[in-house]
Amino acid sequence: MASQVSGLQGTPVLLTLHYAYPITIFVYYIISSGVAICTLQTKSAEESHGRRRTIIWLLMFAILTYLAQLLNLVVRSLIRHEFPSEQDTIIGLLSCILVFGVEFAGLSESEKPVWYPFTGSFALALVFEAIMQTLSFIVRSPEPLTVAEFLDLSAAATRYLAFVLTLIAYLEGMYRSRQEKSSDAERQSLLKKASDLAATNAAGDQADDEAGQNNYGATTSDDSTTSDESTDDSRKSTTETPESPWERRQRQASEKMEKRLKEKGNWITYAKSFMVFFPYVWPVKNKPLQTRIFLVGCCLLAMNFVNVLIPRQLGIVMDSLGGTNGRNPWIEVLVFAGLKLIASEAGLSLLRQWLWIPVEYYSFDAMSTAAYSHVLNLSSDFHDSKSSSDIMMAIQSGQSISNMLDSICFQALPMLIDMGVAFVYLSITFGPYEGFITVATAAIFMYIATRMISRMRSARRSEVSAWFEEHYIRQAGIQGWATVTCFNQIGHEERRYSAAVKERVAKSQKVFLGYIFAYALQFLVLLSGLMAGAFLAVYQVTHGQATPGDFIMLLTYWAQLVAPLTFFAGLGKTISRDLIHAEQLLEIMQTKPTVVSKVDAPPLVFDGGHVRFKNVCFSYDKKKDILKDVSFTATPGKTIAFVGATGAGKSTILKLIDRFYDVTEGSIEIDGQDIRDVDLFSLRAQIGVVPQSPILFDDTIMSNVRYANLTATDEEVYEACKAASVHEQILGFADGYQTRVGERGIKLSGGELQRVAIARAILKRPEIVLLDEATSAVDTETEQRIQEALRLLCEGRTTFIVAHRLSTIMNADSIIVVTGGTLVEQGSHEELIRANGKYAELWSKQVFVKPKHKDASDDNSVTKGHKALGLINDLTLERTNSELAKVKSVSSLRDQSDSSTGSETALEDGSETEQATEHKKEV
Ligand SMILES: Nc1ncnc2c1ncn2[C@@H]1O[C@H](COP(=O)(O)OP(=O)(O)OP(=O)(O)O)[C@@H](O)[C@H]1O
Repeated sequence: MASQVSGLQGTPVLLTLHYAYPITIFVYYIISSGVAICTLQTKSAEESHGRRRTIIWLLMFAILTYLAQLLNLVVRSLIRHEFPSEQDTIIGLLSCILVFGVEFAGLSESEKPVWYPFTGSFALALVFEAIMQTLSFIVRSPEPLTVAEFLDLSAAATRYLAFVLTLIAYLEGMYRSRQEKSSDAERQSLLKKASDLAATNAAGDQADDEAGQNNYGATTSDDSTTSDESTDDSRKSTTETPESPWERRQRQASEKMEKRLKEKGNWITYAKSFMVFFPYVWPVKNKPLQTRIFLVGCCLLAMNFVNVLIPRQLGIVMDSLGGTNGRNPWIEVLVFAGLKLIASEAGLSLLRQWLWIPVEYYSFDAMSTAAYSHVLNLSSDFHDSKSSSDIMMAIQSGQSISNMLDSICFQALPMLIDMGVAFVYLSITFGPYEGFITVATAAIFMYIATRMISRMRSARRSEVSAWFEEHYIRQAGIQGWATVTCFNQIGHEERRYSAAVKERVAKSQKVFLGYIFAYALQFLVLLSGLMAGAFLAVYQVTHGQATPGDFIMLLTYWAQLVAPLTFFAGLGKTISRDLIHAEQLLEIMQTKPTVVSKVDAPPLVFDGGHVRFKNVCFSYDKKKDILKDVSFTATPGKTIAFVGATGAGKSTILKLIDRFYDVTEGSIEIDGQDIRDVDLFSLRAQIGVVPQSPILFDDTIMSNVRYANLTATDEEVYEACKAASVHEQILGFADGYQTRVGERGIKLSGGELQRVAIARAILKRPEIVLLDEATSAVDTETEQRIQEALRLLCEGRTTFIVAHRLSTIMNADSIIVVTGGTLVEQGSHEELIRANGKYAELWSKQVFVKPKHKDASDDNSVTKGHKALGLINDLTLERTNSELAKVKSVSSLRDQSDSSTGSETALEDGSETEQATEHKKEV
């Protein structure tokens, strides 16, 4: 941009070039940076360029040459005592300073920038400068150069040189780093010996570990998606302060987002994955709602229009009052009032919200219902692996998707239009200078505001951590009040809490002060812009180029621009926070249930309840086998009891019958139908489950029992409860069947809870019963009642019991002994005792150690044994004696065979024999 002082301003091509030059550079820079961000190149830029600093200095020098040209122009105008007439030149120079200033800031802030937005701009600058120089020489008069022209030309030439050097420095730096890389590679392959390699690997592993432990900053920062430098900031501070649970959650969510972003490769594909939510935010099949959305769009455009009209009308009112435009002030004020009304909360805003509310609620309704339903339909593996609070938080985060759309559609887009219109309108009314001042002020304001937000991040984070710390200390003190009081630590807790509050207050103050200063600085920038604009307007009004009304219009317009600017400054942060929240829901919505009915699967045709396990293998995590080649058959109406040590896989077998999980290998058949081939709901409709620790809803007993069959009458519920021997007890409660049971049934005793659960199962009238018998100790009478209830429930139904009571085990038609996921024995009690295998071993241990009538307090050692095996000896003394008699005969048989086979087995069973002998004596 040279020779502008040589009187060539009238050349239309040059005039256009003066404007086109900075605009082209700016558009190129914005688009190429956008592409770099969208395709994640900003994240993968791994090396810093060796000549970055040199390039920054050269760029600064280039900016100074624009400034020098500008000064040259101003000084020349001052000498001539006239207002500079080369408007296009001045605007061009100022715009170049602004555009390259933005690039300068970008380059200075990023250690590892993506280079092509910068180098491309420099190359474009060289092309523009060359064309403009050539053109200006062609059209200039052949007179000798004046001093001003000479200075101007020198500045332009020096800048040209600076841009050339910038590109050379860039290329040289690239070449050098390539050279270094290749020589590094050569050196490494030559120098590294096996021992060095081992050492390096170990060090690398350690470094990786450390990085893994401290990788918070790399992924957590809210703005990490847009600024490399900011991630460094957060990394630094993470090493200083321990992570709070809140931070951990945020970090994990953010890590997930980063991971998926990397997988997707760019922001566009990443954003596309959010299309799953489209049917919930856009009323696909609802025409009236779609019409409303269209009308909301019209309202927004109308609002943009009114936003221009209001300042303009105020200007007209002012001019009509001053008599400069010959209009009737009364009418103009009325028009102004009308426009204000339209723009107010009682006008377009009201209409827009009235139109929008049903759409918003549609979205809220559709999103929450879909998320909840999706979660309920997911399989056991998902629910087992997630904490319920995480799932609930994720469902709630559906709101952030609506928020994000709200921010973009109803705030960002209209504000962008407002700002564009402001720029054009002010440029037309007051000339390009005013337009430039508006744009420059907006750019500087945005830059400062985003920098401030990013700088405040670590202060805000430690404030939130302090909030949580305070909360935890308070909660621990109140929840553990009894412990605090017992240990006489009230003073200690008071001091701890007071210190936490002080810490939090100090941090809050720091953040608050930070905000106050940040706002002050932002408004100073705005004020400077306003002042510059106002001075220019005053100049034009005093020179008759504009009216006082125009001046008022300018002031009003400026006031209107403050809100959009502040909003835009925080937009990136808001959107990235909403994205992180939405990501949690997205992850859930993308999870597919692993156990589902096949398409058009027929319902289960029940025919007696013949259940068959065929070579079933199962693993929860595909790593550890839980069941190995399990095969057995259950005859209709019979009871199968599973016994075995804890963790053997008994409950897992029950879960497979109910299809909470699918077998990994083999199959399970009910009446000849593979349970994977029948409709899942028809399968579960035939199965009644009484879990070991039944969970009731925080509702009345009536509702809890009726949950098994929502259409059951009160009478049917009473019958079920009578069958479960709990009816009388329920009637004894203050509110009878309307008694609320508390969260998870906390207000009921263990025995009551279990019988209510049995009643619930009875009401379902299942064909197959799955029972995880409780091991919890209940009094003898309750236990008998439970047994009776269970007997009624299981009568005539194929029943599978994870048995813990000896009486249940012995009464079962068939007993299966499970050890380490395999079936080791199967048969009736008598058969298994006679077989004298694992079952006889397990059983005899129990029957010897704790006959039912015995006082539990006198044999603690025995109770330990119980827990390991999960069995309870609930036999009566007479039954114990008679069973012992059988065992005695088996033992004597075994003794005989032992003595004949040698001493090995005797040694193995030594402890058991000792124990048995002791108890035999006792009995
Ligand atoms: N949801 C799960 N995910 C992963 N592993 C599991 C899961 N549930 C159980 N396991 C593992 O499977 C194995 C068998 O568990 P299972 O509950 O079937 O044992 P069990 O014989 O019923 O024991 P207990 O009598 O103590 O209830 C155990 O090692 C357990 O840790």
